[in-house]
Amino acid sequence: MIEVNGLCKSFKVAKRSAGVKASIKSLFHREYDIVNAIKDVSFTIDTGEIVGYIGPNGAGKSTTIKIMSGILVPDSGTCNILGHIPWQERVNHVKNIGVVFGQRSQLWWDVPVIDSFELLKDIYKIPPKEYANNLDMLIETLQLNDFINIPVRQLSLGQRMRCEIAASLLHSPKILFLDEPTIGLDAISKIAVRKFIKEINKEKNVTIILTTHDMSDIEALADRILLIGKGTILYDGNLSALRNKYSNDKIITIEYARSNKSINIPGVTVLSYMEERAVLSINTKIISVSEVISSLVNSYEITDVTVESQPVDEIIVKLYKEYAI
Ligand SMILES: Nc1ncnc2c1ncn2[C@@H]1O[C@H](COP(=O)(O)OP(=O)(O)OP(=O)(O)O)[C@@H](O)[C@H]1O
Repeated sequence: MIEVNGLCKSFKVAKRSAGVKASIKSLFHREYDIVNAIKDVSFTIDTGEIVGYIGPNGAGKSTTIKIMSGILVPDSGTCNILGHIPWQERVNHVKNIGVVFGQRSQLWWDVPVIDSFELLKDIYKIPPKEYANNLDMLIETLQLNDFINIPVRQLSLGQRMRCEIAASLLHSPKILFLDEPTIGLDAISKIAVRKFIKEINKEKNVTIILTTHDMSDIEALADRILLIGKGTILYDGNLSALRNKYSNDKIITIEYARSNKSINIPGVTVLSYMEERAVLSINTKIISVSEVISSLVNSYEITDVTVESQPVDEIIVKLYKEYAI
């Protein structure tokens, strides 16, 4: 469905020095730096996949998404999306894609949301029946009813994001590019947006490319991760493989009747210890969680146990460290 091969894109950026003298000099003699935003980026994505495109700030994520959505032209390399070259066949290409840039709006700021939707209907030439069906479904699932007649500038961030997502799906695209779709949203809105993304992927088989710094988005949604760093693809695989690679640790919290016995088990690090509660980190390469619990049961009157994996953020930090990005 998506084939990206050897994409490169660089930007020419004017050098600026501080001070009046330097500013005047630059009027007559401009110097430039070349920023290689992406270098030889290649990957393929199949129909129905949800791919998390991650990497630190300035890694080249937005540049790739902009090329794939036809906004930017690469210096070299190829990109074929459903048979179209995005920057050469923009009209046909945009019919197949929906794009949400969390930090920018595709809606008209001063008009009611529904009027923006009507404009998009005309721009994309959406058949009336398809538009009506999609609109009904989106209003219902994204709960837009309370604010669909309000101008976009009066909406809260969460309300606006729900409208942005609806706007990107009115023309039934087969691919959805989401760039930071949950940025700034409260916990309830984040969960609602994630649930909706999962639903359209499952029910309509929409392929989703998700760019985010929020690793819980990745954990909740992405089957596959593409990691980009300094413009190059560094990892292509799934999150559970990363977990196995970087995290042998499990965190357990035990609650017990008052005790002052110390915990001394090989492979177990005590992260915190109180009279009735201890938090332990277990290296599962040395000892299993069940072995630790059975050993503790012998010396403690345990009332509760919770077991957690290492937070996904910490795994990603280890991944970034390994690739020095
Ligand atoms: N229009 C532009 N002009 C000059 N340089 C640019 C332009 N767009 C991007 N860059 C540079 O290209 C590099 C990659 O930027 P890009 O926006 O693709 O990164 P990103 O991974 O999306 O980062 P972030 O997570 O911060 O949004 C950065 O060094 C950035 O400064």
